[in-house]
Amino acid sequence: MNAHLNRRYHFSASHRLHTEAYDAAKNRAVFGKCNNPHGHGHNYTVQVTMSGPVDPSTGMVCNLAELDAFAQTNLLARFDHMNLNTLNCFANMVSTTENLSIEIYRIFQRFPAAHLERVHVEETSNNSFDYAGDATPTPGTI
Ligand SMILES: Nc1nc2c(c(=O)[nH]1)N=C([C@H](O)[C@H](O)COP(=O)(O)OP(=O)(O)OP(=O)(O)O)CN2
Ligand SMILES: [Zn+2]
Repeated sequence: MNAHLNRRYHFSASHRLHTEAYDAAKNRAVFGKCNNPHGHGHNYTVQVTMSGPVDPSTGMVCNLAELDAFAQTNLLARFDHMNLNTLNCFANMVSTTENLSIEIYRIFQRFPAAHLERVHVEETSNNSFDYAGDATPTPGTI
């Protein structure tokens, strides 16, 4: 019997929307106030949805304590109170929440005890983003 499990995590981080592919004027035109060189911050909320068979012994898809430990090491220790633009994963990628969602998806895909269905990331009370993987991944890109 398969079930879905949702778990929420919170972290704070700063960023600046900017790309080397554009000159200063185009960066300002495209990213507006979010291109301010001083950056700005958000309190992000991440919800991961995991699935799998309900273990008949534990009654669980996976143990939340194991998922939390994984999230602590692989998500929170990496992103909390960081400037996203300084992280390797954003070296060549604009630190939008679309790209952040994809990066977080890649992280939780490696959780061994359950299958990742999707990630949902809230950036502000008005903006939220979902990523559930590509329907037909190109071989060799993951
Ligand atoms: N497609 C995207 N557009 C924008 C993103 C994004 O990740 N993907 N991110 C931003 C910003 O980082 C920005 O800080 C959010 O700005 P804004 O939408 O103006 O913020 P809110 O209106 O929700 O909240 P305020 O704090 O009241 O401005 C921009 N665009
Ligand atoms: Zn922002």
